[in-house]
Amino acid sequence: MSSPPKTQTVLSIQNLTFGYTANSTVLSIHGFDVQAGERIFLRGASGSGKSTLLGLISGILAPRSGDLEILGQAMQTLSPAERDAFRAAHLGVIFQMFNLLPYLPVGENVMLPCRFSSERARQADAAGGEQAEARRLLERLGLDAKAVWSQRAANLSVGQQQRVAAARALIGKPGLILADEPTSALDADSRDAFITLLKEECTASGAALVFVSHDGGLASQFDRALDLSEINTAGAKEPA
Ligand SMILES: Nc1ncnc2c1ncn2[C@@H]1O[C@H](COP(=O)(O)OP(=O)(O)OP(=O)(O)O)[C@@H](O)[C@H]1O
Repeated sequence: MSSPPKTQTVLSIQNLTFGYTANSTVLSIHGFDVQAGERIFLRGASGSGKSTLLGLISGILAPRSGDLEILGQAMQTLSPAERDAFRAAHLGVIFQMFNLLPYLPVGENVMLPCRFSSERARQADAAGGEQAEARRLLERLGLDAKAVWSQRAANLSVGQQQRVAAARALIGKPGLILADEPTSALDADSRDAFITLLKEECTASGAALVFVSHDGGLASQFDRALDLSEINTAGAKEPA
């Protein structure tokens, strides 16, 4: 589980369908691949299924049919516990909500993936140690690591929490970073700086990045940009 098969394709989706109810389909994706190190911008109208797709990739949701492979590992062949372990080892997620453990100090939040995955812990150790790497990432993402380290996550502003979530996603060099509207609480200048830093850290660690936003103006900052409607042939909305 800790060392995935060697492959350049980080994410591969084939003939995937998903619906929240038996007689509706939110996503129907014939094919979608992400290569190692690629930085992808995925846009789409509100309600088009972007968060649903990230939920499927991260294993929070299960496809109705089709294949979803991460780093060559077919997700549908794993038990729920194996899927959790795989996700902890190989995915970093920056989601809009339910991101940080609010009562845990910032430093503990950032190092959390190393508690759940020996692979992430090993990678962080190799980068100088969990604490040093957590502090470095916090500083890189524009926070005063010393000032925020022991604060409860809930005491930070939403914009600061998004930076902490990014540091947590990046620690231990997971192969794929999923970001769902991670800059929604930032002003335009901070947003562009955050995206630049996130991309630089992904490049440094070799991670692929799938960055989801409804703000198409950000597209030019990425290697590849696509609208969900280009790969999703299902109707955008659930029937009422
Ligand atoms: N838990 C759920 N149960 C039933 N339907 C849901 C659920 N979550 C989302 N949906 C529906 O699935 C469709 C896709 O929603 P989703 O949240 O993936 O869109 P989105 O593109 O991420 O939207 P936004 O940009 O507003 O966050 C919508 O029609 C939504 O109403």
